[in-house]
Amino acid sequence: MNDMLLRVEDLTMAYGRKLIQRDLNFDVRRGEVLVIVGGSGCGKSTLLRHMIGLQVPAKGRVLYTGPQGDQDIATVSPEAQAQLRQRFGVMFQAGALFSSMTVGENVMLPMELFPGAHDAGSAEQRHQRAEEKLALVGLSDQFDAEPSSLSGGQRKRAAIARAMALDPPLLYLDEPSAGLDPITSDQLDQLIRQLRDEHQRSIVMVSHELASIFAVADRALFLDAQDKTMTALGPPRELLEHGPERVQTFLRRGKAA
Ligand SMILES: Nc1ncnc2c1ncn2[C@@H]1O[C@H](COP(=O)(O)OP(=O)(O)OP(=O)(O)O)[C@@H](O)[C@H]1O
Repeated sequence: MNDMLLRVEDLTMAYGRKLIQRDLNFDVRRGEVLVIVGGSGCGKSTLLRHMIGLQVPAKGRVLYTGPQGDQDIATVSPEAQAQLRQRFGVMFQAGALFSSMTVGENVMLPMELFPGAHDAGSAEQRHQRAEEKLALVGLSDQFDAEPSSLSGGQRKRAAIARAMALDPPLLYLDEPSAGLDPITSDQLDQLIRQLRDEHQRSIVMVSHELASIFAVADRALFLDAQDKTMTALGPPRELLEHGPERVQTFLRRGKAA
Protein backbone atom coordinates (compact mmCIF):
# COMPACT_ATOMS: atom_id res chain seq x y z
CA MET A 1 0.00 0.00 0.00
CA ASN A 2 1.37 3.30 -1.12
CA ASP A 3 0.57 5.52 1.82
CA MET A 4 2.18 3.26 4.39
CA LEU A 5 5.78 3.97 5.40
CA LEU A 6 6.30 1.08 7.75
CA ARG A 7 4.52 -1.68 9.58
CA VAL A 8 5.18 -3.08 13.02
CA GLU A 9 4.16 -6.71 13.02
CA ASP A 10 3.64 -8.92 16.09
CA LEU A 11 6.45 -7.08 17.83
CA THR A 12 7.54 -8.35 21.23
CA MET A 13 10.29 -6.42 23.02
CA ALA A 14 12.35 -7.63 25.96
CA TYR A 15 15.56 -6.93 27.82
CA GLY A 16 16.92 -10.40 28.42
CA ARG A 17 14.08 -12.23 30.16
CA LYS A 18 12.29 -9.04 31.11
CA LEU A 19 9.27 -8.60 28.87
CA ILE A 20 8.61 -4.95 28.00
CA GLN A 21 5.71 -5.12 25.48
CA ARG A 22 4.25 -7.92 23.38
CA ASP A 23 2.15 -8.35 20.23
CA LEU A 24 2.36 -4.79 18.92
CA ASN A 25 0.72 -4.35 15.52
CA PHE A 26 0.38 -0.98 13.80
CA ASP A 27 1.48 0.96 10.75
CA VAL A 28 2.84 4.45 10.17
CA ARG A 29 1.19 6.32 7.34
CA ARG A 30 2.51 8.99 5.05
CA GLY A 31 1.74 12.49 6.32
CA GLU A 32 0.50 11.55 9.77
CA VAL A 33 1.55 12.36 13.30
CA LEU A 34 1.43 9.19 15.36
CA VAL A 35 1.93 9.73 19.07
CA ILE A 36 3.06 6.89 21.31
CA VAL A 37 1.53 7.25 24.74
CA GLY A 38 1.89 5.28 27.96
CA GLY A 39 2.97 5.41 31.57
CA SER A 40 6.55 5.87 32.63
CA GLY A 41 8.67 2.82 31.92
CA CYS A 42 6.10 1.05 29.72
CA GLY A 43 8.53 0.88 26.80
CA LYS A 44 7.90 3.91 24.58
CA SER A 45 11.56 4.74 24.01
CA THR A 46 12.32 1.06 23.65
CA LEU A 47 9.71 0.90 20.88
CA LEU A 48 11.36 3.83 19.08
CA ARG A 49 14.72 2.09 19.33
CA HIS A 50 13.21 -1.00 17.70
CA MET A 51 11.65 1.12 14.97
CA ILE A 52 14.98 2.72 14.10
CA GLY A 53 16.84 -0.56 14.16
CA LEU A 54 18.92 0.03 17.30
CA GLN A 55 17.35 -2.94 19.05
CA VAL A 56 16.42 -6.35 17.74
CA PRO A 57 12.92 -7.69 18.49
CA ALA A 58 12.48 -10.68 20.78
CA LYS A 59 9.75 -11.60 18.30
CA GLY A 60 8.10 -9.98 15.28
CA ARG A 61 9.42 -7.32 12.94
CA VAL A 62 9.54 -3.71 11.87
CA LEU A 63 9.05 -3.58 8.12
CA TYR A 64 9.80 -0.50 6.02
CA THR A 65 7.81 -0.41 2.81
CA GLY A 66 9.35 0.97 -0.35
CA PRO A 67 10.29 0.33 -3.95
CA GLN A 68 12.33 -2.72 -2.90
CA GLY A 69 9.29 -4.21 -1.15
CA ASP A 70 9.14 -4.72 2.60
CA GLN A 71 12.46 -4.62 4.42
CA ASP A 72 12.93 -5.79 7.99
CA ILE A 73 15.23 -3.22 9.57
CA ALA A 74 16.66 -5.73 12.04
CA THR A 75 17.69 -8.35 9.50
CA VAL A 76 18.59 -6.53 6.27
CA SER A 77 22.23 -6.31 5.28
CA PRO A 78 24.27 -3.52 6.90
CA GLU A 79 24.29 -1.66 3.55
CA ALA A 80 20.49 -1.89 3.23
CA GLN A 81 20.11 -0.86 6.86
CA ALA A 82 22.25 2.21 6.24
CA GLN A 83 19.95 3.04 3.31
CA LEU A 84 16.84 2.56 5.43
CA ARG A 85 18.27 4.85 8.10
CA GLN A 86 18.35 7.68 5.59
CA ARG A 87 14.57 7.50 5.37
CA PHE A 88 14.17 8.86 8.88
CA GLY A 89 15.63 11.46 11.21
CA VAL A 90 15.71 11.03 14.96
CA MET A 91 15.55 13.39 17.87
CA PHE A 92 16.45 11.49 21.01
CA GLN A 93 14.94 12.24 24.38
CA ALA A 94 17.66 14.57 25.60
CA GLY A 95 17.66 16.30 22.20
CA ALA A 96 21.38 16.65 22.71
CA LEU A 97 23.44 18.86 20.45
CA PHE A 98 27.20 18.51 20.40
CA SER A 99 28.43 21.36 22.55
CA SER A 100 31.82 21.51 20.83
CA MET A 101 30.14 22.55 17.56
CA THR A 102 28.03 25.53 16.59
CA VAL A 103 24.33 25.03 15.96
CA GLY A 104 24.91 25.11 12.21
CA GLU A 105 27.71 22.55 12.43
CA ASN A 106 25.39 20.29 14.39
CA VAL A 107 22.84 20.47 11.59
CA MET A 108 25.50 19.82 8.93
CA LEU A 109 26.80 16.75 10.76
CA PRO A 110 24.44 14.16 9.18
CA MET A 111 25.36 15.55 5.74
CA GLU A 112 29.00 14.91 6.52
CA LEU A 113 28.28 11.43 7.87
CA PHE A 114 26.16 10.45 4.84
CA PRO A 115 27.76 12.32 1.95
CA GLY A 116 25.99 10.22 -0.67
CA ALA A 117 22.54 10.81 0.74
CA HIS A 118 21.89 14.30 -0.55
CA ASP A 119 22.80 16.81 -3.18
CA ALA A 120 24.85 19.01 -0.83
CA GLY A 121 28.27 17.89 -1.95
CA SER A 122 30.27 21.03 -1.30
CA ALA A 123 30.83 22.76 2.04
CA GLU A 124 28.91 25.72 0.69
CA GLN A 125 25.93 23.59 -0.28
CA ARG A 126 25.92 21.93 3.12
CA HIS A 127 26.02 25.32 4.77
CA GLN A 128 23.10 26.52 2.69
CA ARG A 129 21.10 23.39 3.35
CA ALA A 130 21.70 23.70 7.11
CA GLU A 131 20.57 27.34 6.95
CA GLU A 132 17.38 26.23 5.21
CA LYS A 133 16.66 23.66 7.91
CA LEU A 134 17.32 26.18 10.67
CA ALA A 135 15.02 28.69 8.96
CA LEU A 136 12.35 26.02 8.78
CA VAL A 137 12.37 25.56 12.55
CA GLY A 138 12.53 29.33 13.20
CA LEU A 139 16.24 29.57 14.03
CA SER A 140 17.63 31.31 10.96
CA ASP A 141 19.75 33.68 13.02
CA GLN A 142 21.38 30.98 15.15
CA PHE A 143 23.72 29.26 12.70
CA ASP A 144 26.88 30.41 14.45
CA ALA A 145 25.53 30.23 17.98
CA GLU A 146 26.94 27.88 20.60
CA PRO A 147 24.32 25.32 21.68
CA SER A 148 24.78 26.44 25.30
CA SER A 149 23.47 29.90 24.39
CA LEU A 150 20.10 28.51 23.20
CA SER A 151 16.99 28.17 25.31
CA GLY A 152 15.52 24.71 25.94
CA GLY A 153 12.91 25.19 23.22
CA GLN A 154 15.48 26.46 20.74
CA ARG A 155 17.69 23.47 21.43
CA LYS A 156 14.79 21.13 20.62
CA ARG A 157 14.20 23.04 17.40
CA ALA A 158 17.86 22.80 16.45
CA ALA A 159 17.77 19.06 17.14
CA ILE A 160 14.72 18.79 14.86
CA ALA A 161 16.59 20.74 12.17
CA ARG A 162 19.45 18.26 12.48
CA ALA A 163 17.01 15.33 12.23
CA MET A 164 15.75 16.90 9.00
CA ALA A 165 19.20 17.48 7.53
CA LEU A 166 18.91 14.70 4.96
CA ASP A 167 15.26 15.46 4.17
CA PRO A 168 13.87 12.17 5.45
CA PRO A 169 10.14 11.65 4.96
CA LEU A 170 9.83 10.39 8.55
CA LEU A 171 10.88 11.95 11.85
CA TYR A 172 11.09 10.21 15.20
CA LEU A 173 10.85 12.56 18.16
CA ASP A 174 11.25 11.21 21.68
CA GLU A 175 9.37 13.49 24.07
CA PRO A 176 10.06 16.75 22.23
CA SER A 177 8.23 18.87 24.80
CA ALA A 178 9.73 17.29 27.91
CA GLY A 179 11.04 19.95 30.24
CA LEU A 180 9.53 22.87 28.30
CA ASP A 181 7.11 25.42 29.71
CA PRO A 182 3.55 25.26 28.30
CA ILE A 183 3.99 28.17 25.88
CA THR A 184 7.24 26.83 24.42
CA SER A 185 5.64 23.43 24.26
CA ASP A 186 2.66 24.87 22.32
CA GLN A 187 5.06 26.49 19.88
CA LEU A 188 6.78 23.16 19.35
CA ASP A 189 3.40 21.53 18.69
CA GLN A 190 2.79 24.21 16.08
CA LEU A 191 6.12 23.39 14.44
CA ILE A 192 5.22 19.69 14.38
CA ARG A 193 1.90 20.45 12.67
CA GLN A 194 3.70 22.69 10.21
CA LEU A 195 6.20 19.94 9.37
CA ARG A 196 3.29 17.64 8.64
CA ASP A 197 1.06 20.09 6.78
CA GLU A 198 3.51 22.28 4.89
CA HIS A 199 6.46 19.94 4.51
CA GLN A 200 4.63 16.60 4.22
CA ARG A 201 6.65 14.87 6.92
CA SER A 202 5.37 11.89 8.85
CA ILE A 203 6.14 12.09 12.52
CA VAL A 204 6.25 9.40 15.17
CA MET A 205 6.64 10.93 18.58
CA VAL A 206 6.58 9.88 22.18
CA SER A 207 4.67 12.18 24.47
CA HIS A 208 3.41 12.34 28.02
CA GLU A 209 1.82 15.71 27.43
CA LEU A 210 -1.91 15.33 27.06
CA ALA A 211 -2.33 18.80 25.60
CA SER A 212 0.20 17.85 22.91
CA ILE A 213 -1.60 14.63 22.09
CA PHE A 214 -4.81 16.53 21.33
CA ALA A 215 -2.91 19.29 19.55
CA VAL A 216 -0.89 17.19 17.12
CA ALA A 217 -1.84 13.51 17.01
CA ASP A 218 -3.69 12.15 14.02
CA ARG A 219 -3.56 8.86 15.87
CA ALA A 220 -2.39 7.88 19.32
CA LEU A 221 -1.00 4.47 20.19
CA PHE A 222 -1.47 3.51 23.82
CA LEU A 223 0.97 1.11 25.44
CA ASP A 224 -0.15 -0.32 28.75
CA ALA A 225 2.43 -0.85 31.48
CA GLN A 226 0.36 -3.49 33.28
CA ASP A 227 -0.96 -5.50 30.34
CA LYS A 228 2.38 -5.02 28.54
CA THR A 229 0.70 -4.59 25.20
CA MET A 230 -1.08 -1.94 23.15
CA THR A 231 -4.58 -1.18 24.33
CA ALA A 232 -5.75 1.42 21.81
CA LEU A 233 -4.87 3.02 18.49
CA GLY A 234 -6.81 5.82 16.86
CA PRO A 235 -7.58 9.53 16.72
CA PRO A 236 -7.47 10.86 20.30
CA ARG A 237 -10.94 12.40 20.11
CA GLU A 238 -12.40 9.07 19.01
CA LEU A 239 -10.57 7.25 21.77
CA LEU A 240 -11.88 9.79 24.25
CA GLU A 241 -15.42 8.74 23.30
CA HIS A 242 -15.02 5.09 22.44
CA GLY A 243 -11.65 3.88 23.68
CA PRO A 244 -11.10 1.40 26.50
CA GLU A 245 -12.02 2.82 29.90
CA ARG A 246 -8.45 3.30 31.10
CA VAL A 247 -7.58 5.19 27.92
CA GLN A 248 -10.68 7.38 28.22
CA THR A 249 -9.82 8.22 31.82
CA PHE A 250 -6.28 9.17 30.81
CA LEU A 251 -7.49 11.37 27.95
CA ARG A 252 -10.21 13.01 30.05
CA ARG A 253 -7.60 14.09 32.54
CA GLY A 254 -5.83 15.67 29.61
CA LYS A 255 -8.90 17.57 28.49
CA ALA A 256 -9.34 18.85 32.01
CA ALA A 257 -5.68 19.81 32.35
N1 LIG B 1 19.17 -1.15 28.44
C1 LIG B 1 18.22 -1.61 29.26
N2 LIG B 1 18.40 -2.79 29.94
C2 LIG B 1 17.43 -3.27 30.74
N3 LIG B 1 16.26 -2.66 30.96
C3 LIG B 1 16.04 -1.50 30.33
C4 LIG B 1 17.00 -0.91 29.46
N4 LIG B 1 16.49 0.25 28.96
C5 LIG B 1 15.27 0.38 29.51
N5 LIG B 1 15.00 -0.66 30.33
C6 LIG B 1 13.75 -0.89 31.08
O1 LIG B 1 12.74 -1.11 30.13
C7 LIG B 1 11.52 -0.50 30.55
C8 LIG B 1 11.04 0.44 29.46
O2 LIG B 1 11.94 1.55 29.35
P1 LIG B 1 11.66 2.75 28.34
O3 LIG B 1 12.72 3.76 28.58
O4 LIG B 1 11.48 2.21 26.98
O5 LIG B 1 10.26 3.27 28.88
P2 LIG B 1 9.49 4.62 28.55
O6 LIG B 1 8.06 4.25 28.40
O7 LIG B 1 10.14 5.30 27.41
O8 LIG B 1 9.74 5.42 29.90
P3 LIG B 1 9.71 6.99 30.22
O9 LIG B 1 8.35 7.48 29.88
O10 LIG B 1 9.98 7.04 31.68
O11 LIG B 1 10.79 7.63 29.38
C9 LIG B 1 11.83 0.19 31.87
O12 LIG B 1 11.42 -0.68 32.91
C10 LIG B 1 13.32 0.35 31.87
O13 LIG B 1 13.82 0.31 33.16
